[in-house]
Amino acid sequence: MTEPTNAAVRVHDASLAHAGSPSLVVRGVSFVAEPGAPITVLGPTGSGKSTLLDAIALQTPEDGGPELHGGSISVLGHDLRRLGTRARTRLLAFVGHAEQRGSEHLDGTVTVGDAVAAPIFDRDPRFDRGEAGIAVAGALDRVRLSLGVLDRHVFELSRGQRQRVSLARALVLDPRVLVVDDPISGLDPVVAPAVLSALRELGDSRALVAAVRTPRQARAIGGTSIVLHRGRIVGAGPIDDVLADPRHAFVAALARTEESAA
Ligand SMILES: Nc1ncnc2c1ncn2[C@@H]1O[C@H](COP(=O)(O)OP(=O)(O)OP(=O)(O)O)[C@@H](O)[C@H]1O
Repeated sequence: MTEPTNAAVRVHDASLAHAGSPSLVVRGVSFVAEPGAPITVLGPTGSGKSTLLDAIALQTPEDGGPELHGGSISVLGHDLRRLGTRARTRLLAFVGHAEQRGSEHLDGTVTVGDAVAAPIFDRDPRFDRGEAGIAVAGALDRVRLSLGVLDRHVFELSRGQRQRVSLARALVLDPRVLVVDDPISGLDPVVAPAVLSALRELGDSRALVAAVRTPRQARAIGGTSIVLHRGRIVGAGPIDDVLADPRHAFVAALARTEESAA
């Protein structure tokens, strides 16, 4: 994989561990994500997908994120090792993060409109309400939620709708880097393909890194897949190339799952 130094997201030989834990959960991982060249991350449970995504989304050990133990990660040209608190706060405005089970972190007592707009007003409490409304409507449209939900309370929505609200919230600042963890968990089979195709579109204009559950989801988003096993890359490339030439037992198992589902 080519590694331009000014890539939107550049992960080079990165090793990560959780604060207070001696064991590395991501080991020597390298890839580049750019607008038009998304990365999907696959791997069994516990393989390090969320840990890797949390680091790219600028989470630090202070807010429960991982610690970089080796290699480097740079986001929009900023080396995370050298990122001070103020620079990190500024950079966060350009990085959207839809966390795994993000819907569970939403405040159920606020309206959908307020939940999605929160990142705008967190950044600038005096931001124009009308303009914020336009941004919120655009974000809801991208995740295929109707504007009819705007005034409903988050707790009134289905889990799948809440999942999309949390994705809309990650999109509302029109981030240049979008980090999405398990985007269609809890979504029904009618909505899930629409959200995946929305992600594919989003990945054309910004750097997208998405952890997904299946090769089918990776294919729907497109770009390059990396397969993690115990924190190491055991397959990398377009998903069908990876499955056609499995270099690891887990990749072979993934390929078999696909065949039996076909
Ligand atoms: N906050 C934490 N503190 C310590 N260890 C953690 C923490 N979060 C995750 N881990 C451990 O790190 C390893 C990787 O977890 P991670 O959540 O990154 O995997 P994952 O591939 O995203 O799994 P899943 O598919 O279940 O979401 C696991 O062994 C997990 O137990």
